[in-house]
Amino acid sequence: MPEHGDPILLPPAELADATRRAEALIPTPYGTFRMLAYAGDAEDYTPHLALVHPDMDPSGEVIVRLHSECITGDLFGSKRCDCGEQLDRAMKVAAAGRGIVVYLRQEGRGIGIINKLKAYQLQDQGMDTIEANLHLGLEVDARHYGIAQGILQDLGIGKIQLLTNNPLKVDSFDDGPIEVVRRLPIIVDPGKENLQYLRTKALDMGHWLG
Ligand SMILES: Nc1nc2c(ncn2[C@@H]2O[C@H](COP(=O)(O)OP(=O)(O)OP(=O)(O)O)[C@@H](O)[C@H]2O)c(=O)[nH]1
Ligand SMILES: [Zn+2]
Repeated sequence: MPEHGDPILLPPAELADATRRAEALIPTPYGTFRMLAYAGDAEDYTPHLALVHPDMDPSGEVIVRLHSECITGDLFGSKRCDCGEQLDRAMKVAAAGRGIVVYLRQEGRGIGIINKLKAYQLQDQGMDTIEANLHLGLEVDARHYGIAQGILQDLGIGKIQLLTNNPLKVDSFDDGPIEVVRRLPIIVDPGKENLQYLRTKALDMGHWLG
C-alpha cells in the first residue's frame, strides 16, 4: 500500500497535477471533511479537490465518488442534468461510509463552461448532448481520470468501491494502481427537464441507469 510521500506511478504530466498543495478541515451540512487541493501549479485557481472523511481508512475498501465539475448543476441547482443531486447523494454516502468525494475540474465533460453553454444552446435547438459536442468540433467526452488515481495514491488508497453509473470511469482503472472492488450505482430520479439527457446517457453513452 503506498504511503503519502511515496512516488506516484503515473506519467509525468499526470504526476505534476497530482501534487498536494494545501489542506484544511471544512465543516459541511454532511459533517466535517478534510479538503485537500491538488494542482501542478501552486497558484492554480481551479485545483482538483478531495473531500475526505476524517476517519477514512486507506487500508480498507474506500468508498469513492469521482465527481466531474458541473457549475450549473452543482452550484446553481440546474435541472438540465443530474449532477447536483448526485453530488448531494455522494456527500451523504461519503459521510456515512467514511469515504471520499474527489471533485475533478472537468466542467462539461472536459470542454469547459463556455463550450457547455454553447452545447446547451444547440440542445435547445434540437440536438442531443452528443450531437451538440460534435457540432462544436469537440470530443463527446474529453475527460481523463489519471489525475484521480494520482490523488487516491497520494491518500494511500489501494482498493475502492466506486460510486458511478459510467462504465468509462470504471474502465479507467484497468491496469492502474488502484483496484475497483465494487461499483456502487448513484442513480437519481429523473425530472422532466433532464429526462431526455438521461435517456441519451443510457442509450447512446452506455451509462448504467436502469
Ligand atoms: N458537454 C456537456 N457536458 C455536460 C452536459 N450535461 C452535463 N455535462 C457535464 O457532464 C459531467 C458529468 O458527467 P455525467 O455524464 O453526468 O456523469 P458521469 O460523471 O460521466 O457519470 P456518473 O459517475 O455516473 O455520474 C459534468 O462535467 C457536467 O458539467 C452536456 O449536455 N454537455
Ligand atoms: Zn451537470
